[in-house]
Amino acid sequence: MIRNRMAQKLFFVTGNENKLREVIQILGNSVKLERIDVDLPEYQGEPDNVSIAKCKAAAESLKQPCLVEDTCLCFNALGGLPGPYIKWFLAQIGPEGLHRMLQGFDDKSAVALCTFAYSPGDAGAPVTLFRGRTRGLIVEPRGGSGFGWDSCFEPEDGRAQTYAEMSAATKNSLSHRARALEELRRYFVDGTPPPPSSS
Ligand SMILES: O=P(O)(O)OP(=O)(O)OP(=O)(O)OC[C@H]1O[C@@H](n2cnc3c(O)ncnc32)[C@H](O)[C@@H]1O
Ligand SMILES: [Mg+2]
Repeated sequence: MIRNRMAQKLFFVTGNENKLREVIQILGNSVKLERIDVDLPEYQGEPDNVSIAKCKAAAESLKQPCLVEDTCLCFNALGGLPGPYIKWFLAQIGPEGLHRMLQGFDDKSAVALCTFAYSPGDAGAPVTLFRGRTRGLIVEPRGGSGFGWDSCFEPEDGRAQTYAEMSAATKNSLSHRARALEELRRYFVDGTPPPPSSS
């Protein structure tokens, strides 16, 4: 078992302040990250491959141990789409439009998927993935907190509240991001490797 991987400095590469805030809230002092805003491409494909490509691009640019995160919102009625393309759907049609996309479908269920990807810094080295999933429903937007598509996602174990109706502490107790970060914390603090694919 490898311990104390955190002796090294780890860069978290993201342009998203809201993600960063939640990561800091969730990890506290258990894993020390330094944020760096490098404009990385938005890749296409399966979520794992998107995260691996994003992480290799970050490692190529920084040549230092680094972490990236990619978030997908996968509608079951649409075979997992918008998935990794949620950023563009959200930008064009907003949470209200995301809800309307499912108007013609009985199945309103969705999965919020967060994937952190870690590289030791050499672009040729294997990338380690930490995944977290939260199942829920796409609903008419409700609530004023949070960011992104929080107002139209009601997690199934969230007491019928959308992410945007919850306190930050409640969202962070059950979110896709918190679950992925639990895998990450186990790896960096306890030395436990992540499962090949946690569902
Ligand atoms: O620089 P990076 O880390 O890539 O930041 P980004 O904002 O481009 O993020 P993604 O590529 O992962 O795209 C995910 C989209 O989903 C949004 N999002 C991410 N996490 C979310 C969360 O917990 N709740 C609601 N929306 C979220 C985010 O604002 C983006 O529009
Ligand atoms: Mg992005």
